[in-house]
Amino acid sequence: MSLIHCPTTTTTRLRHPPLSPTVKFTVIKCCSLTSPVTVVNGNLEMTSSDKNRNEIRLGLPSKGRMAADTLDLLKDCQLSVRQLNPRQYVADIPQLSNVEVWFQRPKDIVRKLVSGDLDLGIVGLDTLSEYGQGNEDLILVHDALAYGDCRLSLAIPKYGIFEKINSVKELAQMPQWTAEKPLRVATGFTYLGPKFLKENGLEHVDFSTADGALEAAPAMGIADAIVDLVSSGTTLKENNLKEIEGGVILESQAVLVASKKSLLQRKGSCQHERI
Ligand SMILES: Nc1ncnc2c1ncn2[C@@H]1O[C@H](COP(=O)(O)OP(=O)(O)OP(=O)(O)O)[C@@H](O)[C@H]1O
Ligand SMILES: O=P(O)(O)OC[C@H]1O[C@H](OP(=O)(O)OP(=O)(O)O)[C@H](O)[C@@H]1O
Repeated sequence: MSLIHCPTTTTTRLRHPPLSPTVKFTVIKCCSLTSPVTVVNGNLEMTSSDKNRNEIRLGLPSKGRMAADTLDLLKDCQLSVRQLNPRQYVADIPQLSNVEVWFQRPKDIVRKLVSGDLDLGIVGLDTLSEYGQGNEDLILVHDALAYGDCRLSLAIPKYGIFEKINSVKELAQMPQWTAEKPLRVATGFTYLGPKFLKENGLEHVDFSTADGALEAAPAMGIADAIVDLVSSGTTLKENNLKEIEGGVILESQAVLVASKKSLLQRKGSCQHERI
């Protein structure tokens, strides 16, 4: 997928070892740039609100599960991210003079891609889907960076009235859920969760949200079901919960995403090829 082409470019062709051998990842540096990004004690030679800047801004996870693996991926691509100190949120990549790196929380990377304050970002597909909410300006440049694997799933208790419920269809057909007594679902995914349940015929649903440890909600009597990320399945198992047929909302891994609009304004380009 080609986003923008600079007529005279220098190309660094890279291959990330864990990816399929048929995937190539090409970053093009545009030669028309007049000056590289200068980072002096964290102060850039531009204001953050300058949407006319030439530099390409890449958002990387500042902490959490994705942070270390993202730096490892770039390192495997011979792209070293140079950060003056860990509490400084701006960095550069010496091999890509027109790119500046900004460390942000994954959800803020998506928000800033939407607002045009970042041009490219690496986040989980789950985060992109939740906070991007189908925004057509956000395009997947690479949809499988081969780490951060997990799935967003609906899970219900193994016990009680759910003991014999093994599919979303069966859950939707339970006579218990009425306008007065809806199915109570705890989730941090307040866009994808309701969308999925509505699309699957669950009309009477009441959502609550929390920042973590959602698996406790059914046992605490706060919720009947949860919508949360699952990878090994251990947390569900340890809390007597189960996934059910048709309940996987999204399969996720790390992706490289771009704002089409803001990249088109830049004098650089990023190209991804699949052959
Ligand atoms: N078992 C897992 N649980 C949660 N996230 C996982 C798991 N495996 C991979 N991931 C990926 O890691 C991301 C979570 O990263 P992180 O922990 O930084 O996010 P977060 O806790 O949602 O962020 P924040 O703290 O900003 O709310 C998910 O969005 C997902 O893409
Ligand atoms: O399937 P598993 O391998 O058990 O992983 C899934 C768990 O990991 C995440 O929680 P995290 O560890 O980020 O803690 P949190 O619940 O406080 O967000 C996620 O929200 C699940 O609770």
